[in-house]
Amino acid sequence: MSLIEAIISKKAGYEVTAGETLTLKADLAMTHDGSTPLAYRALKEMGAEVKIPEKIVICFDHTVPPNTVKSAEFQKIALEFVKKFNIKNFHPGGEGICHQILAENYVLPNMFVAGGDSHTCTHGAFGAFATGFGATDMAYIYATGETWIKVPETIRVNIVGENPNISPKDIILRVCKEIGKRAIYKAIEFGGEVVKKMDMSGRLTLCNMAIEMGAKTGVIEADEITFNYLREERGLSEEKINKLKREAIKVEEGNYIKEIFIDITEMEEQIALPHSPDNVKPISEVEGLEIDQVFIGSCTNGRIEDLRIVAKYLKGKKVHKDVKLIIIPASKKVYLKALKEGLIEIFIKAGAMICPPGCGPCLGAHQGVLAEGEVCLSTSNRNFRGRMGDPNSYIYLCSPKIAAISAVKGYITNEG
Ligand SMILES: CC(C)[C@H](C(=O)O)[C@@H](O)C(=O)O
Ligand code: SF4
Repeated sequence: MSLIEAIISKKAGYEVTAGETLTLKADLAMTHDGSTPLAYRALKEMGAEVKIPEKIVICFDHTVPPNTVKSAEFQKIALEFVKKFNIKNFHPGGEGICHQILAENYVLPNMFVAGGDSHTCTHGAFGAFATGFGATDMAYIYATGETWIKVPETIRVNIVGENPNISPKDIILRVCKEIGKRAIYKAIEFGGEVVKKMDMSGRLTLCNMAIEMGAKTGVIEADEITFNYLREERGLSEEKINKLKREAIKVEEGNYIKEIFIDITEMEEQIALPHSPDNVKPISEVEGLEIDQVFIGSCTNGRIEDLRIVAKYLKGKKVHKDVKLIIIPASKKVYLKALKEGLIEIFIKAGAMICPPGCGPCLGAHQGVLAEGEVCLSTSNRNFRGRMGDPNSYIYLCSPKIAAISAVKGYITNEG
């Protein structure tokens, strides 16, 4: 049995196998400022009411504050939904990216997390089954509390070796290169000695990009690192932690359709070139490429751990005069920590622009869109053609360290 089969079996109350279809009750259901109005409209069309208000989480994050009349209207409609159905777990603009908010406040091991956003797979980092749905499916979940799913087959990815230069983002880019788009409807289970030692922030980065390989989700076994996070960051009581520990799933002999080993010992930092996250090369092959913009943030790499690394490389330095550097903390909590630790001051002194917690320029709506021919180095997860602006602009994906060093130099480099 794979980890995802075991998690779904526990939820279903009987032993499931990859390929079978069943109905599952959602423990959490999330939509944001983009998907809530669409789910609301579908709900109205179905003539249905919300059945599970206490399980719903609504976050405004994609365009905050609203940048067009249309996005303002969308948020007005979403707010109407929140009020009408008395949604208590509402996070208005400025509180952060939906996935960061879910990680900071709601997700627990063994949950089934349904989200109206493709990067809901991020929460597999907690040992949960978390996946994205379209707005109509989300409306059905809001109306009934459940949905159908097909149990995914599993690709196991083992990360081994040791290398202080390599971050979780380099690892996941390397995995994207290896798997390409061949994980459609599969679960990618991450393990091996490197993942065993990795903090929750890194694990969230890994699972976040499972969708870029077409996967239904990413997943990592809940362990002491997970429980420590829940204790220290989330303030869960010892009683609750002990209950979760008793219920924790350990898989000895996995049922995998494919197993991959990646040794990071000799690995270079990785960069995804335009226009696909699996078009990945070692940094030495793109070193020296001039850049116009650097974006540090997103649900992939906007956490405090990421910002601390960025500050290490920006401290006392100045952003290159031809480069626009945009830094966006993934949540209000991250922002406040960064302020307290003096990171924001370092960023501003270096010449960065700080935008309010949210998705920012990640999907090309605002706060740093690209002109024709411009090159952006980004810590986000997608570099599709035209995603951040003009169809003839170019997005390169990298780790927070490479983004910071390159912003100072004005070209892609790991030397700074
Ligand atoms: C706008 C939203 C529905 C979309 C998604 O589902 O992923 C966005 O978050 C993205 O990253 O492209
Ligand atoms: S930060 Fe980017 S990838 Fe993440 S949810 Fe927002 S738009 Fe999507």
